[in-house]
Amino acid sequence: MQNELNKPDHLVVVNSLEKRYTKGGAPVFSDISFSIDHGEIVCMIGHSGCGKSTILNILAGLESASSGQVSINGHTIRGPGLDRGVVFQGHALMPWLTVEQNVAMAIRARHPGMQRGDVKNMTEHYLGLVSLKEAMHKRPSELSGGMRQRVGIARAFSTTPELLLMDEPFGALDALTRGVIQDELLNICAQTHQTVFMITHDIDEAILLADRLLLMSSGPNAHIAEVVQNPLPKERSRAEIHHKKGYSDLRNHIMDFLVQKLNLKKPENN
Ligand SMILES: Nc1ncnc2c1ncn2[C@@H]1O[C@H](COP(=O)(O)OP(=O)(O)OP(=O)(O)O)[C@@H](O)[C@H]1O
Repeated sequence: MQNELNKPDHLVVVNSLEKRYTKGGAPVFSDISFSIDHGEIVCMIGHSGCGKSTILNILAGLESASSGQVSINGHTIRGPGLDRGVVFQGHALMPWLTVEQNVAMAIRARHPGMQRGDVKNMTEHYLGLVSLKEAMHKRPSELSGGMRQRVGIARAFSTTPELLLMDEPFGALDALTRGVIQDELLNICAQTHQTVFMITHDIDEAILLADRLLLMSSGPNAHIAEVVQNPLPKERSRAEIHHKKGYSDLRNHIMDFLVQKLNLKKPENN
C-alpha cells in the first residue's frame, strides 16, 4: 500500500528472518517479522544470545540472513548502504582523526560533491546537537567515554540516514552520562523525525525512547514473543516519565516477561 508521497507505508519491512550458523542445527532465531514506520523508534529487548545484534547487523547489511528479507522504502537490502547509520556500543571512531574530521568524513561520504564550507557548517551543526562543538579539535583519546559516544551519535545523524541502527549505544556509560545522552537523542529525534531501530538491555531506557517494543524470547529458535506499544505520549521526558500513568504497569509487564517467560516455546502454528 502506498501513501500520498508514493512511498510504502512502512519505512522498514522485515519479513520472516531466520539465522542458522550450523547446517541442520536449530536456528538462532526464526520467523522474525516486523515493520518500522517513518519517524518511529522501535526497541528490541531480550536476553543475551537471542540474536538481537545479529538482527540489527542484518538490517545494517553487515550480515546476511539464512532466509527472509529486509526492505527499506520498498527496496530489498543487499548490503550496507548510506541510507542506514549505525551506532555501536564501542563508538568506532577513527583515533587519528579529530572529532570534527570524524564527523566530516561521514558527511563527505554521504555528499561527495559538497563544498568544504558546507561540510564544515554541517559538522558544527551536528556536533552542536550533542553539545560537543568545544571539543571539535580534540582526538578521541582526549575525550571521555560519554563524549566519544556522542561523537558517534553526531556522526550517525550527520549522514541523515533513513534508518538509524543502534546496538546498546549507551551500554558502556555511567548512569548520569547515559541519561544526558538519552535526552539529547530524544531531542534530536523530535527535531529530525529520525526513524530508529535500537537494542537495549535497559527497561527504563526502552520505555523512555521506544514508541514500540519488541520482546524476544530466548534462543535457540528465538522469536518475537510480544509487541508492546508504548502507551505513554511521544513527548516523553526522563525527569517525569516515572510519574506518568501507565509507566509502572508497562515496566512491570516487561520485567515479568524477562524474568518469568525466559523460555517461551515458539507457538506451533506461528
Ligand atoms: N559468527 C558466529 N558464528 C556462530 N555463532 C554465532 C556467530 N555470531 C553469533 N553467534 C551466536 O548467535 C547467537 C546470537 O548472537 P547475538 O550476538 O546476535 O545475540 P544478542 O541477543 O545480541 O546477545 P547479547 O545481548 O549478549 O549481545 C548467540 O548464541 C551467538 O553465540
